[in-house]
Amino acid sequence: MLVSSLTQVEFGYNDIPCIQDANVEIHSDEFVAVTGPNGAAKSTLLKLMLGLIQPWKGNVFLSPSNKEGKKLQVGYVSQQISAFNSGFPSTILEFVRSGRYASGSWFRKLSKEDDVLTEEALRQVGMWDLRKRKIGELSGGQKQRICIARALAQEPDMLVLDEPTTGMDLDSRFGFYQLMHHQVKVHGRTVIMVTHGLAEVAPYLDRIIELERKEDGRWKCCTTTSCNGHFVPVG
Ligand SMILES: Nc1ncnc2c1ncn2[C@@H]1O[C@H](COP(=O)(O)OP(=O)(O)OP(=O)(O)O)[C@@H](O)[C@H]1O
Repeated sequence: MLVSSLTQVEFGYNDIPCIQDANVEIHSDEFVAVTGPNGAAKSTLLKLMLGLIQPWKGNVFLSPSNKEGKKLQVGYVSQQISAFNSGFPSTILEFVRSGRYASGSWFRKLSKEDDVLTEEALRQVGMWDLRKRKIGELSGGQKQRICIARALAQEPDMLVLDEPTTGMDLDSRFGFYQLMHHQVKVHGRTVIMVTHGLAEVAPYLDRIIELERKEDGRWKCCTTTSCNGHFVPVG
């Protein structure tokens, strides 16, 4: 099932284009990485896919429904963890539990089932034992993990992750790649993540979207497939 697509998309900031010829399709049950150098517009590509910014030209599609015909749930982890400064008032548990409001009415009372899903998400990222700690007291890698937990607690059909392993140690990163692979292959979710650590994550991926510089200095999308960790260009 097609979950998201960009067709002939062009976009830029302050009248300066930064992305051109973006033709991307994301299907359900795929683990896809977006890669490219700093400033290549990887974060911008994700924001376009999510409809957070509008393209100058071209079409953006985000499926309104999932495979079961229900409203598509999207969990997004942006790069903005710096917003959690030392004064951030919530505990880890409160923060991750609040993600449950996204999968239902924002005005409902959370139930036992919401508590179970919150605990499961926190255990999956290894943060359950620290659940009573204030977010502002956490390290960068720990903040990253609780943002992932909050997205997982939403039971998303699609997880959109912008450099989610920033600040994580090696073991945590590999644990995270396995967790995401499991989410795709066992739970039928779609995962798209921006990464600079392609060599590490490649064995877990279905596909890679690479942003490359064109001769005129702008950026274009170039999709490649991954096959047992070896990258095979397809276009
Ligand atoms: N809000 C903004 N206003 C103006 N220019 C922006 C804005 N956000 C991004 N840009 C510019 O757009 C280009 C793409 O930025 P983007 O953050 O998408 O790149 P990226 O590939 O995700 O980079 P990185 O690997 O460093 O995170 C860069 O040249 C950046 O300076």
